[in-house]
Amino acid sequence: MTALMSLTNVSKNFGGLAVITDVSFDVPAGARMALIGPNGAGKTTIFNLISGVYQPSAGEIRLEGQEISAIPSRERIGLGIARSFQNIRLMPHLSVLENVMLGQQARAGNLGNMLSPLRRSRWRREAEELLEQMGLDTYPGEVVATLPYGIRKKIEVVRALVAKPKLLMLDEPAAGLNNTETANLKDFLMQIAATGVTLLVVEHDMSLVRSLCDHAVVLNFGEKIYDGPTAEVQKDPDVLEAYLGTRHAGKETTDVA
Ligand SMILES: Nc1ncnc2c1ncn2[C@@H]1O[C@H](COP(=O)(O)OP(=O)(O)OP(=O)(O)O)[C@@H](O)[C@H]1O
Repeated sequence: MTALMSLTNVSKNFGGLAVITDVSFDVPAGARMALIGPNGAGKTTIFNLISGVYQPSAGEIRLEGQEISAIPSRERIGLGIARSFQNIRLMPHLSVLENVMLGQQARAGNLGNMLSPLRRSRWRREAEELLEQMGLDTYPGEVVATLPYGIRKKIEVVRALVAKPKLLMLDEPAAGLNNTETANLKDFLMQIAATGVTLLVVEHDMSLVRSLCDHAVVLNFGEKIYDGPTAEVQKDPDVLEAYLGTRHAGKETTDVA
């Protein structure tokens, strides 16, 4: 597979603090990739570097071979990079449809476009179609605050999806969900991946990581310590040490993340 996204020798410092150190990895087109690691390992910082919230202190970030480090965050959405956040940032008092349409407005980023009735009716139709396609067609008019948490998490994903991304980055999509909701979310994300969208997922729920993702990159203290199949990650001595603090090679069932 060719790399959709690649990070090459990326570092990020905040003042004198090195948060990401010389990290390189590829996200192949069509992959379902997990980015995991203990708390504070630098996962969200990597997301912020890819989405353009931060500039790298060193190294290159490429999308389909194009260096994007200098491209502003808003323009990266247009290039095909979208993300949903760890904490739901839906507008609770608005309807499902209105929330999804806010995603379209954010993407357009131009007041003239937002106010055009023709544009709004096209957005409305596209948002309705997407909600229907993703199995959320029973909810478009409902106010988000009244919906179950599992549904709200899906709406957050759909709102990112409306930008028609090539790469969809999800930050802890299963946080706060019970087992049934998590299994449901996994099917939902598999459905999205089946349409050709590449997934990069930060997630602490290892059963979701194992069932959803084919590949994992593991960070520890801002450095990459594993880059390989998800099926092997929990057997890796460096990964076990990062999570448990001591060498645990051989204890293959230990849960990480
Ligand atoms: N803007 C910032 N200024 C200074 N330090 C920062 C900044 N952003 C993140 N950090 C530090 O960088 C380190 C990595 O943080 P980051 O949020 O990327 O980790 P994480 O792996 O996403 O953690 P978690 O799993 O707890 O969400 C932490 O020590 C954090 O305090």
